[in-house]
Amino acid sequence: MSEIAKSTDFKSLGLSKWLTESLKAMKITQPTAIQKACIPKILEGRDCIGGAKTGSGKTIAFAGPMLTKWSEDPCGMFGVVLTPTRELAMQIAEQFTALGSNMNIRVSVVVGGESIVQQALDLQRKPHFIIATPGRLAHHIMSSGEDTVGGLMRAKYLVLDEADILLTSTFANHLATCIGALPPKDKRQTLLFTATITDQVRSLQDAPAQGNKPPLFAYQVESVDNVAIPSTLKTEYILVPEHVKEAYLYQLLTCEEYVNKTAIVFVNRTMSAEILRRTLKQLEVRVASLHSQMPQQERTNSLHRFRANAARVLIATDVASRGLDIPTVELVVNYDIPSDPDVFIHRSGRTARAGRDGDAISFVTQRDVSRIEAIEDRINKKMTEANKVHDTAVIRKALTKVTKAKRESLMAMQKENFGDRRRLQKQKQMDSKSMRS
Ligand SMILES: Nc1ncnc2c1ncn2[C@@H]1O[C@H](COP(=O)(O)OP(=O)(O)OP(=O)(O)O)[C@@H](O)[C@H]1O
Repeated sequence: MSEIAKSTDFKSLGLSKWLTESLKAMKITQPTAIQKACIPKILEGRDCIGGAKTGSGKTIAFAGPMLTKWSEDPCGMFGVVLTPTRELAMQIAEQFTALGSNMNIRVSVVVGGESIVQQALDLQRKPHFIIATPGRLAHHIMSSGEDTVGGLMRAKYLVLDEADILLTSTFANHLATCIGALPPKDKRQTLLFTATITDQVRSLQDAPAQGNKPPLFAYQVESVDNVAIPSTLKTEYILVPEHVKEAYLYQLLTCEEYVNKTAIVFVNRTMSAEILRRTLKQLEVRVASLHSQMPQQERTNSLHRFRANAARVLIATDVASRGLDIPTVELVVNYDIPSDPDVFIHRSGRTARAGRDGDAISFVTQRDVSRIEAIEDRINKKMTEANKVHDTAVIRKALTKVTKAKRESLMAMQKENFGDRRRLQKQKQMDSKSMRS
């Protein structure tokens, strides 16, 4: 990967031998810039704010030193990692488990949508690491009465992965509960990581920290090239009339360049994700979806199918925009443009990871122009127009079958009472109108 520092290896950064061997078995031998910047300082005992582009190896930047220190005295609770989404927590837990498997590591995943009883039992077994979403961990803390959950009071590390979003008001109460159950700041190390450092994260640099030293601030975006997305990520747009977006998407996913490629399509609403999934399925695209209205078991199965390439296309809301590491993804489609440019950075960062190439294509309707401008300002790069779907005759031909598939999907959803009936009815009426016009 481009950010790899050639002359340094993980051992010289201070990671223990067993861990460098585990990393080597995963073909990870040369640290990236963020790993090089953070690992020695975290090992020294410093707090750390780590900002680096998507896919640049931030997970190992915090997991490496934590696992090294843990292995010096591997008993009882050692560290807590908080993340905003369940799937990301599961992924990080898998990484800790894989890296520490030779050392009999015990990792508990504490996320919403899974059995509370099972998690409580798991926590009683005194894990070494807890990887959690704040809401569910707060639930366990609040319902545990006098007992400390999983030995949290002895934790030596707290990591906020995707720190910028964890520090927003959405998570404030739960985060406060989780932090309240941990040792005070001067008795633990606090590590914050994200690809999008916000002023709120930056301001923590000035907060008094352990030993009165400010946290190390390793921000690898500005220092490298001022562009907030990986250099291997190609960002393009397609101008799309609102009422034919589905037909454009179908054309794009089945065009010569992308027909065999793995893609994530991001939408802004759950309803759109469900409609698109059903429509593309009718059109025989191997598709799965991921959104917050799905039961957790379905969410897990969907992601599993996608990771295993049983589904080639994942239709997702922003539950999938942060942290997910699926190296085979070569295309991200922003089917709806997010209002927050940082969301664009995270979504698009699901491809072009670890030095690989990837394309992010945004569907731009008349209403999205100002959003695209804000994104271009934020990433400090202009998007180019994609010429993949341009033949109007082809689109018109696709439109007939796509509209039919969508209508059938909407009818099925109505029958199953999916979501809000009224909205579905309105959508159906709008579609018949656009068919007639
Ligand atoms: N030094 C390295 N050399 C090669 N590959 C690496 C290295 N470090 C990490 N990776 C791999 O790079 C990929 C991306 O790493 P990771 O998921 O930690 O990225 P990230 O910076 O946390 O991204 P995001 O901001 O999207 O969460 C992973 O598949 C990881 O195994």
